[in-house]
Amino acid sequence: MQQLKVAVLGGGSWGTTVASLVARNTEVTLWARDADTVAEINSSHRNSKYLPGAKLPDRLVATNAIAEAVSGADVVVMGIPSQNFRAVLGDVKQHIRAWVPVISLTKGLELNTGMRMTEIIQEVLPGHPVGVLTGPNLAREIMAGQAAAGVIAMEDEIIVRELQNVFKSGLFRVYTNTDIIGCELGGVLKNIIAIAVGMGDGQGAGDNTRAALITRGLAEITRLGVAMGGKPETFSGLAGMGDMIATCTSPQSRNRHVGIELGKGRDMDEIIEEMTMVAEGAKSAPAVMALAKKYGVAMPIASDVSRVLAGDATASRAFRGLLRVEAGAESEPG
Ligand SMILES: NC(=O)C1=CN([C@@H]2O[C@H](COP(=O)(O)OP(=O)(O)OC[C@H]3O[C@@H](n4cnc5c(N)ncnc54)[C@H](OP(=O)(O)O)[C@@H]3O)[C@@H](O)[C@H]2O)C=CC1
Ligand SMILES: O=C(CO)COP(=O)(O)O
Repeated sequence: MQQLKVAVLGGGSWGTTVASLVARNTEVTLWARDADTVAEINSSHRNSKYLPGAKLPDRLVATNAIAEAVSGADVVVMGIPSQNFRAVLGDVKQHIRAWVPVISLTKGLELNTGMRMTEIIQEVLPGHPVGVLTGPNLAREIMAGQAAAGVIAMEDEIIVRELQNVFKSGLFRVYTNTDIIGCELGGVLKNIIAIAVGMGDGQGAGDNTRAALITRGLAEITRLGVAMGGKPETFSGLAGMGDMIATCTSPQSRNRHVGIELGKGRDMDEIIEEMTMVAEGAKSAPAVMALAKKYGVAMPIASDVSRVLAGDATASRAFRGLLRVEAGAESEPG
């Protein structure tokens, strides 16, 4: 592979993990805003705040200076949470070279605009090829060396194949896809269903309940995703069904964790206060409901999760409400 220089922005669990994967293939610089994180990565090859116990590759270099990471980069990878994404992209704009592809790792929507991260990239950096890397990819498992598969989605079939080589490794299988909208929305929307599943698990629901929520949840996120321009088959793939399974069943998922704590009757502010990491579904839920309304798509599970997150319903009431709704044909919402 041609030696590309890659900049990964965001020193959290996923930015650090993806930078570690890229370091196996080519030169990579990780930009983190936190000076202690940068110092620890460069001196001890660890990021103990976000990936405790994990050893990072020796050749992974971190910096506090965004210019140092971005100005010579052939590819920029954004691992910044959705509500801070645009601001960081504004700084990227000062330093990025023309036509450099920008890949989003982020699984959220901008709250006040409802925009996907690749739409924000196109707005802030017009002309740069955009893409997403997504799929069932829990950071800690990948750092522990367990096998996983993801998808890189870009419109251009030649660039996407080149970038597939940047991320893939023996234990991280990367497939290509040209459906950016479907792949990106799969990652965003499954987070809300994972909160719903967590709410059930926190109340002691059984495996049948979890399976029903995952299946009906997949149906509703597919309806919205297709209405917004995604391909139905994308939602049966790694970015849809695959990520739903990982996030809705793993004890590592932050979104499912939020749901479990809500299911136990705890207060949302208290739950978020205790967490050091982001739970994108909790942030993006109002934007998702606004899109469901705009596209006229019924999303009963997401709607109930949204009401609980907003403090307008308790998890136990929402759960009972879901079960009370009259069931129609399996192909219909509800
Ligand atoms: N973790 C995972 O397994 C996966 C996560 N994702 C997605 O990746 C995205 C990032 O998540 P993840 O890494 O897990 O999040 P974490 O909560 O682990 O880390 C968030 C990181 O973002 C940094 N950050 C926040 N705001 C800014 C800002 N304004 N400028 C610079 N840095 C900022 C934080 O820096 P600081 O420490 O200084 O606060 C921190 O390094 C999310 O959208 C998530 O859904 C996707 C696949 C897997
Ligand atoms: O997206 C993820 C796994 O694919 C991570 O999920 P959480 O953000 O819920 O931890």
